Amino acid sequence: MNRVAVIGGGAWGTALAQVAARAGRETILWAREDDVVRAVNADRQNPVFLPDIDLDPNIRATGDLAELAGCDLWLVVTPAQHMRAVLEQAPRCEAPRLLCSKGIEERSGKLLHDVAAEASPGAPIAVLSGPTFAHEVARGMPTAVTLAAKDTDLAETLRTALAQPAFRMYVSDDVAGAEIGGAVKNVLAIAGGVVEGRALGQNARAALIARGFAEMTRFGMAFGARPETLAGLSGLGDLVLTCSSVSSRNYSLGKGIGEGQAASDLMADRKTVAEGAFTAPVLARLAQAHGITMPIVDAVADLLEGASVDRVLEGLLARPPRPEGV
Ligand SMILES: NC(=O)c1ccc[n+]([C@@H]2O[C@H](COP(=O)([O-])OP(=O)(O)OC[C@H]3O[C@@H](n4cnc5c(N)ncnc54)[C@H](O)[C@@H]3O)[C@@H](O)[C@H]2O)c1
Ligand SMILES: O=P(O)(O)OC[C@H](O)CO
Repeated sequence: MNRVAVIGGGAWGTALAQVAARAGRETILWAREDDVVRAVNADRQNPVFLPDIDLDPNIRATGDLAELAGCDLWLVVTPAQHMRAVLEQAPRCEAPRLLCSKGIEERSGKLLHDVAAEASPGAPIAVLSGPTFAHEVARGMPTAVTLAAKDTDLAETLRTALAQPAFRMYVSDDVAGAEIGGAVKNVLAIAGGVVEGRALGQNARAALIARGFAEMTRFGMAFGARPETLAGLSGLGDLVLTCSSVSSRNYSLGKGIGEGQAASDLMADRKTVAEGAFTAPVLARLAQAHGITMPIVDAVADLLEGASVDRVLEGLLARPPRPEGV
């Protein structure tokens, strides 16, 4: 695991390149934007996606996917909706793919480990997820994540290659659980932002986190996740983080909606990705198809389509009472 490729020069790909470089790995960061490649190599900075952070000299950027062919490990950090296309353009090789993106592919309804398996035949797949604001990880602030692979030896090998005291990695074999937590929390974080933007109060925020977690658990259990994974770093941990801070792009999108701005205006011309906006419609569709009740997710999907905040809120508050258990 000496040569590590990071695919995606956004905030999270750049922060993970820092992690790999600090772990002593020769690190190649593939970025789509020429100005990112230039700035990383010339100035040791990524002013476009992760400003004001000095990057490790062991990171070299490239815009050429062919250069990743000789790497021992690929960290895949593209937005979820572009993962398939980027992996299909990348050279064929059997280096393990550690998927670090969060989402569900909109057109297929597939989790990302299924997308990656189809796009990179023969390559072992693992997933990294958890409460991780990129700017904190890049600065070396203490962070803990879930690293999941069906092959537990692979998970241990990847942990050994990347872990460090301030980047703790807890291994698991629950790949679907780690992915579902990260994908669903992005949608719920939008709802968290709406609570803030509409000044609905701290009680409402706590209710949203608890009832949102019930939705995550219902969906996760139906799709093969284990409850302890959902209650861990990649599920509840990340839900709490992103429902509490404007550092979350999903939360800030929701905050804008709660303040009365149109979702379509907020989404237009965005350079950074708010994955929950792409996951919400497909998650709502999957839940409906499987008879899983997810009223908060449905509400977020409606808001993104332009429904009024007051009407959506009224609908949620008028739901008939039910027993608390999930
Ligand atoms: N930023 C974080 O703190 C953080 C933490 C954990 C996980 N993630 C996840 O990592 C993934 C990447 O997010 P990010 O924060 O690094 O991105 P970002 O918002 O910082 O940057 C946007 C990224 O999208 C890429 N992009 C835009 N159009 C594209 C296209 N057509 N094809 C391929 N790539 C395209 C850009 O090159 C850039 O890398 C997301 O799934 C996100 O949920 C982010
Ligand atoms: O900024 P967000 O909302 O994409 O959240 C970033 C990470 O997923 C937090 O774990």
